[in-house]
Amino acid sequence: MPPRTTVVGGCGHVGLPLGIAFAEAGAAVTLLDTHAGRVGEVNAGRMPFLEWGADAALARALDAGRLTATTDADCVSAAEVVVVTIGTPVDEFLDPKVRTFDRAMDDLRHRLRPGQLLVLRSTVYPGMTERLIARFRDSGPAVDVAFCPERIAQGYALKELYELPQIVSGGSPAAVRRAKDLFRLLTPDLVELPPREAELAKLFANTYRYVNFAVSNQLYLIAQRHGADFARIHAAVTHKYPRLGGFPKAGFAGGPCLLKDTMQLAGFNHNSFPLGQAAMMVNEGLPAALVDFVKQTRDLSRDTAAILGMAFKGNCDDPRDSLSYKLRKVLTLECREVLCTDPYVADPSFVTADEVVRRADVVFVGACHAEYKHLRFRQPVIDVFDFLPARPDAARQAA
Ligand SMILES: NC(=O)c1ccc[n+]([C@@H]2O[C@H](COP(=O)([O-])OP(=O)(O)OC[C@H]3O[C@@H](n4cnc5c(N)ncnc54)[C@H](O)[C@@H]3O)[C@@H](O)[C@H]2O)c1
Ligand SMILES: CC(=O)N[C@H]1[C@@H](OP(=O)(O)OP(=O)(O)OC[C@H]2O[C@@H](n3ccc(=O)[nH]c3=O)[C@H](O)[C@@H]2O)O[C@H](CO)[C@@H](O)[C@@H]1O
Repeated sequence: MPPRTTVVGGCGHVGLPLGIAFAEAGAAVTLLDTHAGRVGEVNAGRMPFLEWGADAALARALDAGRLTATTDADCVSAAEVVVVTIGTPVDEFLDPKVRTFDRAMDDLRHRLRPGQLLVLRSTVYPGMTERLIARFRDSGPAVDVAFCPERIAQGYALKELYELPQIVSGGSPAAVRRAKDLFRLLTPDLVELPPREAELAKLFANTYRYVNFAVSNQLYLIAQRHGADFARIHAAVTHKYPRLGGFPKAGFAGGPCLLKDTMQLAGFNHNSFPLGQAAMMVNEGLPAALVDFVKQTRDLSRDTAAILGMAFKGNCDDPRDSLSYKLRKVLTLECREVLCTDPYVADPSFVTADEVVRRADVVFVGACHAEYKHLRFRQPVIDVFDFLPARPDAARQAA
């Protein structure tokens, strides 16, 4: 019988798809969240953000009476399993906000009952799981503590939760066994690690990806500086060549996870992570580097510039830590006017894509939304992603 489960942070990007997936597998799920607006939306059957396939799955779970959302923390004590998916941000110095996490765990501790399974699903600073285990051992209650990191890519959670192997770790054999039983509801493919290694596994995966993007972005800038077309070189060297698997295209590497997790790893290693820190400089510097490049051949001061896509990646409605906003800041300092557009991000100051096509003197691609593929531009388009169809007039690269 699937366990009665409370997901803390349950209306977020991780908690909500996970809660839906557990409900689809037959568990009775309560989503606890401090965000009353999101709780109301979920109970009304509306997804608060884009997740492919989630609207129908949410409706099914609600109709079956297996899912409900609440702001009332009393639901914690009624559960057999409590899964934590709250945000674990870094501060302005890129250090983890440990005290915010501790406070949330302290609030929770007072509501937990002996015998429950507590699963940390948020991405945590290495050592947090063992710290939590020690705290429960010293001052109770006697709960089993597990850490099972979330690895979905936002937008595709309800596919990937069933396809990705689950990494499982815990403070005792019972915690591991119970966590495995829980995630077997989604997949038989389970990988066990000690807690510290499971925490590092999550950070290593995101860091590896972030550094890879930086490699491509640095090579893009080198190519551009020397008048070469990175996308053409990339296509040529990856064509039927077996040893460059995973060589990504260039692009904005933003979002709430990759940079944050790379910096958590740096913080954990006493801020000694030259490769990760270099990757941050390349990836975060890309918007300004693009603008500098355009300025070599064009006086932007009288121009209306436009950014096509403000979300942190294509076909996504999440603007968190999107590099399009960094680009907007740089362009605001350089240009007469900056137009921003995004079909998924609601902002009254944004204009339509048609207005961008009509009014902009120069256009920057910020996020690769499928909607943009059909647009035709007469003005120069700076498309670091090599996303838009190539144009015979080749105004794609430069002004
Ligand atoms: N977004 C992703 O794709 C993704 C993927 C893997 C891992 N992660 C990790 O998962 C964690 C959550 O990320 P997210 O993107 O879902 O964040 P989010 O901001 O979308 O969701 C967090 C939710 O927790 C709620 N919340 C915060 N404090 C709370 C508390 N004390 N009690 C109850 N609810 C509370 C918030 O209101 C919010 O709805 C982070 O550690 C993140 O690094 C995220
Ligand atoms: C595939 C991957 O490892 N994604 C991780 C990432 O997902 P996340 O949801 O952040 O999404 P992606 O990894 O797809 O994209 C992150 C950023 O990288 C950029 N980008 C993406 C692909 C590309 O080839 N080039 C490029 O520059 C995107 O535009 C975006 O700005 O953080 C999550 C939160 O911890 C992890 O659970 C996911 O496992």
